[in-house]
Amino acid sequence: MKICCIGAGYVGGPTMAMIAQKCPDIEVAVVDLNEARIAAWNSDALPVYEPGLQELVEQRRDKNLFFSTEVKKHIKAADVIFISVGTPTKSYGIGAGQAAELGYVEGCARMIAEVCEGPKIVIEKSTVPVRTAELIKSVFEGYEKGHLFEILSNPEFLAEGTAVSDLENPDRVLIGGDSTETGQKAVQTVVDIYNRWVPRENIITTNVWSSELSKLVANAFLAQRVSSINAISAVCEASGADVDEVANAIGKDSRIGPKFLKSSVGFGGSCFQKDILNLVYLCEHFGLRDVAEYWRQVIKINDYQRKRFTQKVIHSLYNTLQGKRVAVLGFAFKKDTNDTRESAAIYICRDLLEEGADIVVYDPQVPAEEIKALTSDKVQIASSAEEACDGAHAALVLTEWDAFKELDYSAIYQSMVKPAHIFDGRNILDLDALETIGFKAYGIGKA
Ligand SMILES: NC(=O)c1ccc[n+]([C@@H]2O[C@H](COP(=O)([O-])OP(=O)(O)OC[C@H]3O[C@@H](n4cnc5c(N)ncnc54)[C@H](O)[C@@H]3O)[C@@H](O)[C@H]2O)c1
Ligand SMILES: O=c1ccn([C@@H]2O[C@H](COP(=O)(O)OP(=O)(O)O[C@H]3O[C@H](CO)[C@@H](O)[C@H](O)[C@H]3O)[C@@H](O)[C@H]2O)c(=O)[nH]1
Repeated sequence: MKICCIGAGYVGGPTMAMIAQKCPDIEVAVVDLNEARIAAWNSDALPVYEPGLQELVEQRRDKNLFFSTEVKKHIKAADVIFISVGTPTKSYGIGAGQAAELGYVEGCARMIAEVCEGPKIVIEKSTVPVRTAELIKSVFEGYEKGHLFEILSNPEFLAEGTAVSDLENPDRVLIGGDSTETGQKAVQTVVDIYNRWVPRENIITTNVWSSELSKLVANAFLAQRVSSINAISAVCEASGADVDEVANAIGKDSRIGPKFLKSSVGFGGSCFQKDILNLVYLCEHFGLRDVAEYWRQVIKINDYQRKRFTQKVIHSLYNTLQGKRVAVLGFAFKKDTNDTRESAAIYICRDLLEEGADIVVYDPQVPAEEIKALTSDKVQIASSAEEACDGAHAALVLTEWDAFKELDYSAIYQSMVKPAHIFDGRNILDLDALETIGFKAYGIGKA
């Protein structure tokens, strides 16, 4: 069997590397139009940073895992084609700011229809609005090749920073297909691939629409939990309760559960906001305005949480940041990734720059040019947390990198302007210990 995955991004690369690892008899080609990205996948400096990914790729690369820009050649040769291209929020025209941009998915469908001559299984790996399979089918029918293709939905649930372990040990794999005989045969083919390492009871099969919708709903529920605990963090600050104590107390209830209750500067990443906006747009399209409004609130609270954090920094620094050095520790949207898409740090830095702050950023994985491109050329980049904090009025922890827990905060305090302020936007530091050193220390949801 030959697999081709179109899109060598955060999903396509790691997902296909895992399939290649678990199925050494299957030839897996990951193709992309972006030459630099493919060159990076073929080098020692992969375009995606994930713990364990370099080793995984090196084990299978050029054996049964290939990264290539020869998109058409590999599509033509494959039995199974995954579409794993971006589906960002549309920025123009009808649905701007909400609907998913499906141009890349349509582009893939057209390319598949153009080059394929025999039957193929085409799989939506990208996160798409419900009923996108219909769009793909319609493109195929336009080429009079509709009969050649079975279209399945197999959304990806990996989280960045833990992609390799999520792929190795997924909570579930979801495969949606038509109830026709050929549809069910295609579903079985894909079940058999995952079943090499995922127990059959963890592989769920549904119809295509349920599978497409479940992906959006999973992200909406996860983001909703973060917004819920972040909303409560404001109540904690006003009332003297501690958000980590509240999260622990409610999380012990097995009906609520302990995960995804970490209060923060707000969720980031390429998926949560985009997928909720997509759900909101779908609801409005179906005339379900109240439902749309319900989910929109999850994003509103996230915006509120970021603004609340920035305002706390400004107020604590005597309402002026003009000429004050502010150290930003962490720029990625979460730890253990180099991804900055929709990172809360982008918005916080931009707001602090508006206030006239001199910002110095340190992140262990994000390239300097990227930080500057997302904020301003005026932003300085430090090569260590200590260097960023040297001479600063305030330090802001915006990503929960483990290394930030181990810093020598006494030495850092000595190097900062007094009174030295520290704002822990991830609740990873011991605020009492920092206060003992002499810092004015603030957390999220802490009185
Ligand atoms: N990032 C995640 O953690 C994650 C997790 C689950 C699902 N998803 C979903 O998976 C999809 C991909 O996300 P990503 O983060 O990997 O995106 P990405 O932007 O990192 O990668 C997409 C790649 O597709 C390539 N591409 C676009 N059109 C192409 C074409 N016609 N031919 C060949 N290559 C083409 C682009 O050059 C790009 O390299 C999205 O729908 C996203 O919502 C992402
Ligand atoms: O208790 C929590 C958990 C997460 N976050 C933040 O929420 C964002 C998203 O985190 P996470 O979900 O761990 O990472 P993603 O890579 O965005 O993964 C989400 O989005 C992917 C893309 O759709 C899905 O595949 C995953 O299942 C889903 O978890 C990050 O900014 C986190 O810092 C919190 O603030 N508090």
